[in-house]
Amino acid sequence: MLRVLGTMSGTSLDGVDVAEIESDGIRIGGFGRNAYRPYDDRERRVLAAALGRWHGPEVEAAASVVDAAHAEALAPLGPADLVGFHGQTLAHEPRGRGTLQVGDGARLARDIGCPVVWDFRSDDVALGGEGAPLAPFFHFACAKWIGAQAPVAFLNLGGVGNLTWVDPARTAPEDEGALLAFDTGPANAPLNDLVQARLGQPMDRGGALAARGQVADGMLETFLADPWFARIPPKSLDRNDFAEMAALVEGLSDADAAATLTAMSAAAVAQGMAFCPAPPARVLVAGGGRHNPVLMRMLAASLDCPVDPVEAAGLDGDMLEAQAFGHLAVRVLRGLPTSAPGTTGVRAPVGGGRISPAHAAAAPGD
Ligand SMILES: Nc1ncnc2c1ncn2[C@@H]1O[C@H](COP(=O)(O)OP(=O)(O)OP(=O)(O)O)[C@@H](O)[C@H]1O
Ligand SMILES: CC(=O)N[C@H]1[C@@H]2OC[C@@H](O2)[C@@H](O)[C@@H]1O[C@H](C)C(=O)O
Repeated sequence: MLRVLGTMSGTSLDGVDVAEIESDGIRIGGFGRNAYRPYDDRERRVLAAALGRWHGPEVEAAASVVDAAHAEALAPLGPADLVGFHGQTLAHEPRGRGTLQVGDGARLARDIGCPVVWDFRSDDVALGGEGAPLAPFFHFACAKWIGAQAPVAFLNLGGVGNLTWVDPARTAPEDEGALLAFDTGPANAPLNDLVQARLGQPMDRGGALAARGQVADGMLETFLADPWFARIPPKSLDRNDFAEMAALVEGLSDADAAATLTAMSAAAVAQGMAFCPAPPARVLVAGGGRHNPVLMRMLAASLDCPVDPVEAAGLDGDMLEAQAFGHLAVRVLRGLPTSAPGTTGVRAPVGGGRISPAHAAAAPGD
């Protein structure tokens, strides 16, 4: 077992999560301390200005912010045997220009004095995969860790939503039929954008605004008519792929618009559940969206099984993604795959990720 620090800087651009995990890449040995290092307003603006870009000064500025914030976030928990550094996704077009997570793992390894695994998604995309989601191989280990006896679904509600269906009866995550994973659709991003634009607030905290509104007639049908929902998984989204949702609710009151966008996120999940090979015994929810009781109520009403925060199974829903990249880092180090046809649509199980040693290798002649 290695003692690993996994990091995640998610699409919401709120900050860097760091989670300590013991893992041999197959089994979880235990969880440890966590840290969170929020981005300040200036940093968030720098990151937001680089979203959707592939190169140029904005991307370089964002990369510097990401590197510095991660070095700061990791310092209190280090040193560790290994760091799994996801970085910040700026652009994601798996069937087009590729996928870009900024942050320089080689530099981070030198700064913090630990080996770093990074750039987890590029190889999967190069082999025809979606490059996301990657947490499913960790969800498989989680299903074993919590002792699940029947299929279980992990739902992450971040800026985007993603669902992993796990059959815990299988031996390994790369086995055929062990996993099915895909992004369900937009989760919190459109709602965040709405309350930011209209009220200057970063989120609909506690679902307070949506709770006062009504879901507008006919809007869910219009939303679900998007070809995305009929597309067979695996499939993945960029944060802004559903930016046109803002226009759909433009004429509504603040509360009705919030209620409608929240209902759309829940409807996207319900729609996605139909792709699961068998109904899961329960849905365990991670990510910030589980703190929104309106969204959780809407989900519970539209799904046919219990919907609980992952805490109900003894996991930490704020840290699951960071833990995932710690676990995946060990898999990369051991040459084990991190994605498979059922998780990203890649042609065959694939590893990926770059490994940077703590100290730069001596140049020839040194
Ligand atoms: N108390 C709360 N009430 C309502 N919504 C909340 C609350 N706390 C968090 N959220 C929502 O969750 C979002 C953050 O979720 P999370 O940290 O899981 O996203 P992320 O990891 O950045 O995204 P992704 O998983 O897509 O990369 C916030 O932007 C907000 O929309
Ligand atoms: C390209 C990218 O960064 N995708 C993220 C994003 O955030 C949620 C969803 O969209 C998921 O596909 C993925 O992250 C999680 C951690 C994953 O790879 O499993």
